[in-house]
Amino acid sequence: MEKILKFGGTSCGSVDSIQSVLSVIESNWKSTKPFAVVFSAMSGVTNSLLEAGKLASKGEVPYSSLIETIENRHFEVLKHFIPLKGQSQVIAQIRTLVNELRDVLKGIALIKEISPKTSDLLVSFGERLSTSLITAILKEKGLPVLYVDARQFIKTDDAFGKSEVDFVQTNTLIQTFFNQHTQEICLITGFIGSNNQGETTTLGRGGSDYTASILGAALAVREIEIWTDVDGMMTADPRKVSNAFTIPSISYAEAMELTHFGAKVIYPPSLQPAFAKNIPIRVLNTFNLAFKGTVVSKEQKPNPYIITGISSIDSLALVNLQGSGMIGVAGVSAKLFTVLAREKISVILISQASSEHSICFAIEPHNAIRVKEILEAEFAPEIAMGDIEGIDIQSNLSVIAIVGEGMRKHTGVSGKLFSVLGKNGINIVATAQGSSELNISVVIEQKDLSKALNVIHETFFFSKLKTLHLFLVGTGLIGKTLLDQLAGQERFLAKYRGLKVKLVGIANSRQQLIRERGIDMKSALDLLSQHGKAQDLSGFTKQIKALNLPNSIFADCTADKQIYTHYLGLFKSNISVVTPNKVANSGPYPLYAELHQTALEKGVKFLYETNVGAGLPVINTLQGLIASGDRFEKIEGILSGTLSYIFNQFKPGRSFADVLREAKAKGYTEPDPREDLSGMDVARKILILSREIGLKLEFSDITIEKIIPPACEEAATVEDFFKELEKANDYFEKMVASAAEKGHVLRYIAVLENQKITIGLREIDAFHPFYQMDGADNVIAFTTKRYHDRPLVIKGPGAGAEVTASGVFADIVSLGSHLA
Ligand SMILES: NC(=O)C1=CN([C@@H]2O[C@H](COP(=O)(O)OP(=O)(O)OC[C@H]3O[C@@H](n4cnc5c(N)ncnc54)[C@H](O)[C@@H]3O)[C@@H](O)[C@H]2O)C=CC1
Ligand SMILES: N[C@@H](CC=O)C(=O)O
Ligand code: NA
Repeated sequence: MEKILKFGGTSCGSVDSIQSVLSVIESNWKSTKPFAVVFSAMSGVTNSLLEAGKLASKGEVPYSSLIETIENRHFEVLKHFIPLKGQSQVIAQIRTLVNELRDVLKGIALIKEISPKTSDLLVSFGERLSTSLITAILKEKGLPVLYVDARQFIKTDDAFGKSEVDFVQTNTLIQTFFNQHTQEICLITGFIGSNNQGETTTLGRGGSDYTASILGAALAVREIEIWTDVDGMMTADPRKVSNAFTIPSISYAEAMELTHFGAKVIYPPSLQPAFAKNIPIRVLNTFNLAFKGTVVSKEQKPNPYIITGISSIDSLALVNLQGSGMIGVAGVSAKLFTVLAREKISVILISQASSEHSICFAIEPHNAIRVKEILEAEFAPEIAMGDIEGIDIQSNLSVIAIVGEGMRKHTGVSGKLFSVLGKNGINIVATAQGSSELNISVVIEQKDLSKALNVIHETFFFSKLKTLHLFLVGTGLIGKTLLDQLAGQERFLAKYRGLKVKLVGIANSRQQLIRERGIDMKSALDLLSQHGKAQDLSGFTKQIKALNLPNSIFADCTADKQIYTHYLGLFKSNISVVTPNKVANSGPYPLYAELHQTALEKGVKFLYETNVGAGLPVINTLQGLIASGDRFEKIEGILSGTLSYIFNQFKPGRSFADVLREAKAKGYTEPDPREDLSGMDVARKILILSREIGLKLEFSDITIEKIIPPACEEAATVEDFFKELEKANDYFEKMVASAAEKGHVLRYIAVLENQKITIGLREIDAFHPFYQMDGADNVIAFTTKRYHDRPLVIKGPGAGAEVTASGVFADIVSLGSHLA
């Protein structure tokens, strides 16, 4: 025999799927002879039969409608595939089986009892019906098929419900049977067998796979094909990890590990007979015939990844037994696990530190209360003596296991695993690694499961492309430019930085929109205005936290004065913040300190390079100097792009208000230009720099010399402000003319020296390093211990949409490298 094929319930479940089954069998008939095929019951039929049995045992009649449904499903397939003239014969065959089934149920209803033995007989009709039907269809197509009831050769003991196979008898019977049937394609009922009295038995979980495996082993076939409804075994559960992909080749041991943790595609214990004979098993998809599937075999083919797959158990409880009396005392774990075995409690994972001070193990959550009671009773003496502190149970946990033979050859796998979880703020409650190094398991909180699976998958399988989840607030000048830049650089980021920035949320002062599947950046503003809900920042940030996406970034591109109140909560939820908004960093010092401290503690980033000098590398340079141990003596600079522009452009004869209007139109000013002209914006920037070098200064420590007359300062609206400026043109003209007479220029300069900040308009001569300025240039000079005789000077455009957005962009990219 060349091959055994097995089709599961979904493959036999509908007209469409059966169409595929037929084509697989037909193409094998042309290419691979000889082969045999095992079938499960149509999907859902076994459960319906059990349900009907339960109803019948209570004497309830509705079971007959369940049977009618089962019958009709078979008829529907039959009528589709068998031409009218051949139908009556097959209908009669199906009816005979269904009548037999009805008799069994009638018997159950009469005695109002269903034994495991009757139950096995009852469910056997599922496989018998599906196999009979497909045999009839293929016969009609002219293939030499033979319906084979597996009860004639799969011999078992009497443990109804999950019988043990008698391999000596079974193997001989199989070999004899197939020696006599070399010309036909045998179509075999899965799942069922019989005992020595000829009574029907069933093989338990994974039963039809087991049938295929027993047959394959007995006949020493070249390969077993398990046809199911998914693309083989995948690197992770595709419902949780959308990037999961099929594993082409996997070892038996890996398959065991992966499926233990919930990957339901195959149930490896049922494939044991084939494993023992080194027969490869190919998992294929009836609904995707072109797909090559997964081969499970003794040795895995070379795998380009360090791990083979990730699996998880959604819900478990962790039991912790702890106490000083456990140290060095032999027998505590022996006693513990003996009790658990006696009570038939399955232990999913065990972890004990070498201090022996505590031992913890994971169980299914529904066992938690019982386990606590049992252990408290069992260890009552130790608890009374204080040797054991008590039995502590932690619920709402999940376990994730990374599995792969490749881990043995690699160092740093667990480091990588823990580091990616840490960077995403996922707390590891417990860990376990077997000494086979085939599996590393981590227990985490259930709420983090999906996030953890995705970041782990990304790290081990897609290290080439890391997804950053972006939530952008503010779609004005900077926010919109940032979106344009991100959209334009998408390809570059993917190719050269391994980054994908996925916009998941967007908001402005009117509306907000969150879409987990992503928002197209090019049409984001239209989508926001068409589909956005009314703006509510608390709701927005709450939703971001609830989504709990890996590598989440909150980009605040507003000038809002209150928005920073959300930062702390975001940091606490492990979400990084990137912002050009200066308000948070120039607010009250204790709040500033709390924000920075929290970000540090949570391992998230708070990036704000554009707070000073827009895209100029001011903050990063300063931080680099501080980190390397330099000491700051003086910071001096022109920090306002707007004021720089004004004093570069304004000449007697021009309107000062018009020059400001130009600066606004060029995107240099704050949304409210009074902030620039009042010196407020510069004060914020120099205060931020002072804090960066470690000074605990407040706004009140700054001396600001005003440049605009009080009437302008006091204007209630931006419009009034411009009106007042018009009136004050003389004042500005005089100021500039008086400097010009001396060959001087006016510069608005901020100085931080001796822990004091002063900001004011200065007349400077042509020898001053700040004399030569153009456009919206900023200049910042750092005098430090190292840059003592000649300061380190950073100069260039310090305001404007493009340069600012690109600074925010750079922060996002640097966050990407940090997370990678
Ligand atoms: N223009 C420049 O050269 C530079 C600007 N910045 C800073 O960039 C930030 C943004 O500036 P622009 O884009 O010019 O401002 P803008 O006024 O053009 O846009 C602000 C955006 O924020 C939104 N917004 C305001 N309050 C909000 C709230 N509570 N919730 C949600 N959305 C809200 C508005 O709807 C608007 O979409 C400011 O903090 C500014 O100081 C920083 C460096 C340079
Ligand atoms: N309005 C600001 C913009 C940068 O922070 C300026 O004029 O410098
Ligand atoms: Na900067």
